[in-house]
Amino acid sequence: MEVLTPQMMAKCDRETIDSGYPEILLMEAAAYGVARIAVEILKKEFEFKAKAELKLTFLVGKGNNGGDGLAAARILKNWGYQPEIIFSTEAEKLKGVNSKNYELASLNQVKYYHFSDLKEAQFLSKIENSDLIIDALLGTGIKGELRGNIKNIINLINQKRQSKPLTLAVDIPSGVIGENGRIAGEALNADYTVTMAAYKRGLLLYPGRDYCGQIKVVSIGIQPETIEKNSDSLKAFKQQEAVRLKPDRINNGHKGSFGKVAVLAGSRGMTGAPLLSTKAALRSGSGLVYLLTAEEIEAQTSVQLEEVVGIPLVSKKGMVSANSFPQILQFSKKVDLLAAGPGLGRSSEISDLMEKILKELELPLILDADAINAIKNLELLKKYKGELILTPHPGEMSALTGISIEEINNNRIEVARDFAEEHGVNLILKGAATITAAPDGRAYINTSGCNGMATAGSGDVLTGIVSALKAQKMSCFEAAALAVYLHGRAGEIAAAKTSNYALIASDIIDNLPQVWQSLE
Ligand SMILES: NC(=O)C1=CN([C@@H]2O[C@H](COP(=O)(O)OP(=O)(O)OC[C@H]3O[C@@H](n4cnc5c(N)ncnc54)[C@H](OP(=O)(O)O)[C@@H]3O)[C@@H](O)[C@H]2O)[C@H](O)CC1
Ligand SMILES: [K+]
Repeated sequence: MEVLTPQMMAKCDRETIDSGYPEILLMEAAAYGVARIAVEILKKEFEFKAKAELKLTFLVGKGNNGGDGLAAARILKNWGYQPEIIFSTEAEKLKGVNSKNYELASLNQVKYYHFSDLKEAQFLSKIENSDLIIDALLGTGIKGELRGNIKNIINLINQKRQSKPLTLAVDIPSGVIGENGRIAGEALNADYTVTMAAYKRGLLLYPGRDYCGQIKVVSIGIQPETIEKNSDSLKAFKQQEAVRLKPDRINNGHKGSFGKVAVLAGSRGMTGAPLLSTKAALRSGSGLVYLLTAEEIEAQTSVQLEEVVGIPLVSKKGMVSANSFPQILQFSKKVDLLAAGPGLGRSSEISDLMEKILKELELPLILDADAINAIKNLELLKKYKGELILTPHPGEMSALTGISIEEINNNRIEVARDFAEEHGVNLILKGAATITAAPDGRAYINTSGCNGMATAGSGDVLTGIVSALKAQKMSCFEAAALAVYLHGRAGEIAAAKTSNYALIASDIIDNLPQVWQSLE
């Protein structure tokens, strides 16, 4: 599913209208989507309350977001509900389709108030007595910090109300900036968001994402071709993509048919990281996983995970030595890919080794953690003879690019895309929300995951999953995006069982089987 900026969305609206499709029909479809989802919510939450007893309050602004709300209020009135509208502005000054929808709502006797005519206590009592608030104050047309009555309304609801009624946001919670998910000073917190035609970036990027609750996309008459044409190949990765992309498994396969993975990882004191990566690869479909690790710790890691084949490498002070390169080169001919980094440690030997690997190997490489920290010359990435997947967190990305962590997090999509395009690599920019970018400009925003996954070893697990998927003959970009999604889902399931506080990286691996089952 495409993810658009407000400008792209406006272009889709404009092209559809210019092609002869009446604007009021687009708005009616948007409103119908809002009304339909409102009814679903009401039926679920207030099973035993009659329609006429339910209190629905629409907060309506003067733009088209307000127009969607006005039309939805009229539709719900026609379905037997008793909605009330609170206008942020003088309703009589609405223009175009919004003015028409005001006329129609008045014709159908929808009750309305102007915010300015209500005393603070009256307004708050209306809010607190509502079973459902429908937020149609501001949509993608927001400019600058909140101001005027809309600011007062949002401020009063956020600061003064005693209890929080259920809230459904129209298109995007008011105050969230559609372009980047930042907050215009304040925003209304929604339990549900009904968004029109496609995701907007602000719904999936933080902090905006925290305000959206459950997001439902409704189609409003804009053709998929129009959306695709005006989008920039940024998509949301969800369960349906996971089901579609999961690698096939043949019934007459043997352990070599499902990919041979080599993981170059571990050092003295860092035996957990390689175990997490290799175990996650085994739990993600790999038939054969080899652990290439410092000879000092190989016996120890092999004892801890029976299914992994341990390959001891020449080491120095507990770390893999640069002199192990001939062994790695030789071994690379036997496997489908090499994943390097987890727990390797930092030293000039590791940097030298990574340089040799990037100069001389040809098989697909997945670089994480210390393998990323070891890259001293970015030119080597572009020159690498095989395919590359890098999985940095913002700290590693900052070290790699010199861009500050803050700037990376404020521009996650652009930073990931630019790096992938410039260096010809597939990139997973970890953190919330994880972005996966391909060298040709395609990118996914991941939709799974939870804050409990910000825990030691979580990245090592991801490396294992990516490796297994790539070794099962997926493209690098799709293997990376699917791995991020599965990792996130396994984390969510683990957190549901243990809590975000108690979640540890091995819980993610333990819940991978349930995620795989959900794809069948
Ligand atoms: N055909 C379509 O375009 C469709 C759009 N849909 C819905 O429309 C909105 C986008 O509508 P738009 O009118 O472009 O913008 P908004 O309704 O979001 O808001 C514009 C008004 O809000 C005022 N505004 C802007 N910024 C602020 C702020 N920071 N604080 C307070 N008020 C603000 C602005 O007022 P001015 O004073 O600047 O004039 C505008 O009047 C989209 O989100 C959809 O919900 C439908 O989906 C159908 C098709
Ligand atoms: K809104």
